[in-house]
Amino acid sequence: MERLKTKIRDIPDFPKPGVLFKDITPLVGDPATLRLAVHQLLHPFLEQGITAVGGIEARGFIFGALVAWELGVGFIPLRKSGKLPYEVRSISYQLEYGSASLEAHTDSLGPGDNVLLVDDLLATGGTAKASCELVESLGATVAACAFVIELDFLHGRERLSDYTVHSLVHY
Ligand SMILES: O=P(O)(O)OC[C@H]1O[C@H](OP(=O)(O)OP(=O)(O)O)[C@H](O)[C@@H]1O
Ligand SMILES: Nc1ncnc2[nH]cnc12
Repeated sequence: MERLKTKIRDIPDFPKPGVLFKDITPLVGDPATLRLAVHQLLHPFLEQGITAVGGIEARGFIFGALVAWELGVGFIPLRKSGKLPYEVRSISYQLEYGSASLEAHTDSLGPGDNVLLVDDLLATGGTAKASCELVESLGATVAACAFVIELDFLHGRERLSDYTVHSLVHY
């Protein structure tokens, strides 16, 4: 996975002083590296009966939609509050740098759905944990959470101890 790391750029003090931001735009801008990342994200789940991919706004949409396409299943957007037009289920959570809420359409998932959650990065795990709870609140099952990047020093994996976590590169 060293090839992926060569396309992830460090931006110090973004969006706030003290945060070392992992910028994935070089990775998604390079076709071979993007393809590698998408295939590595979905590989463990090819035979897992995934029925839908949940992508977390905004960077999770990039990878999630491509993973859904490759798995041949639908893509379910988990969006920041106020963005989805139909009836929503909401959940609030803490970020490494602030707080936010996520929403999903109430008719987007249900019992019988086995969901692969996809995001670019696992930091504190607040976003992913909230996403798991949001999916479960709609009656669906979380098959696993898949990330391109995991920031090991923030211990997000511990907050996701009830779930399978798959990450491609670690810092
Ligand atoms: O593990 P956590 O501490 O919860 O942080 C991880 C989340 O933070 C980033 O998104 P951000 O909220 O910055 O939104 P964006 O993708 O719209 O930039 C990242 O894409 C994850 O979704
Ligand atoms: N350090 C970081 N880089 C990029 N996205 C993030 N989301 C939360 N922490 C982040």
